Amino acid sequence: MEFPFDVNALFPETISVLDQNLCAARKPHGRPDAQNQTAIVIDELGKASAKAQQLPAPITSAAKLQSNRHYLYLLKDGERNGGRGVAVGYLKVGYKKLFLLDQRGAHVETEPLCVLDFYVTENLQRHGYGLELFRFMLEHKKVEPEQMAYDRPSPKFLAFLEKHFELKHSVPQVNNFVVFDGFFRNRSVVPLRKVPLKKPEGEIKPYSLMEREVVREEQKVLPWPFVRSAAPPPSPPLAVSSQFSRSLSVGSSPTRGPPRPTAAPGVRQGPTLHPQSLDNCRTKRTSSLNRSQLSFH
Ligand SMILES: CC(=O)SCCNC(=O)CCNC(=O)[C@H](O)C(C)(C)COP(=O)(O)OP(=O)(O)OC[C@H]1O[C@@H](n2cnc3c(N)ncnc32)[C@H](O)[C@@H]1OP(=O)(O)O
Repeated sequence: MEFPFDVNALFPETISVLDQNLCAARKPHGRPDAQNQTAIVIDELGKASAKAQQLPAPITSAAKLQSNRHYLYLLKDGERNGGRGVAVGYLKVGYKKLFLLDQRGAHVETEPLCVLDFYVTENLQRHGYGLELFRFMLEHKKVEPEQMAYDRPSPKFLAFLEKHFELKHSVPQVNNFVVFDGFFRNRSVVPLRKVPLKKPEGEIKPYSLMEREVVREEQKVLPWPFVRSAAPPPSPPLAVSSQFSRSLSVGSSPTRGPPRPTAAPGVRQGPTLHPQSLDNCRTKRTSSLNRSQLSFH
């Protein structure tokens, strides 16, 4: 995605880690217009991501990033656009308090690192950029893919996880977060923090409540599961929620599409991480450098 300003000047690194300040914590922008331009990049990519996922409203924007403790990994290609660079995509993660079911169906209160949004511009998908982003995040957060939770992953993202990390056997949940077999098996690796029964931390509201609230304001409609069209409510009134009935407990992210099927209970296979080398991915996408043009609309 091209912009009418120098992306390379804005983001010196190939992958920038953006936080609430819209900049890497240790590298505040010196230029006065840098934050505005950074916001433009995030907002435009966020809109494109929402469109790609057929979401009713963006779940990623500069304003949302500023009001949540999320990390956004932004990938550029500095050689495109006459050397001014283009924004290729982003990966957004954050910690969420989730009630999850382990393999025995027992509730476990956790606060894993979650993938909340992931997007590579349309004409650069399947060229290894997504893997580059994902692997950078894994290294930065010192986490393994099986230790993370995924907020209603799209079919493309599920295919991505299976291809690159052999994550395919999910543990059935009652919300829209997907976790895979190793999530519970490796408790010694991932300390699943037991959350006391007092009120949760203020900065990160559980179960995507914050995003729901913002989307509700933007859309001027009631939040899920009470969203109804202008037409009279279906009969029975809550029939529309039947397909979301698994999400009535916790952790759902109603801003995405309908829930996707999870693995059948009892189907278990311990995934082994075999990420492909980044070099391979870079080789793969290099072949497409001239394939398409990016545009900022
Ligand atoms: C929790 C969430 O964020 S869910 C939302 C995920 N985002 C989206 O669905 C938005 C649209 N899709 C995308 O932006 C990208 O395809 C991403 C971010 C999912 C993956 O990034 P990419 O750069 O395409 O991934 P990368 O090139 O590293 O890996 C390619 C693999 O991803 C999967 N994949 C990517 N695109 C597709 C596709 N159109 N159809 C099926 N699988 C796909 C495949 O496994 C693919 O391997 P293959 O080409 O050998 O079949």
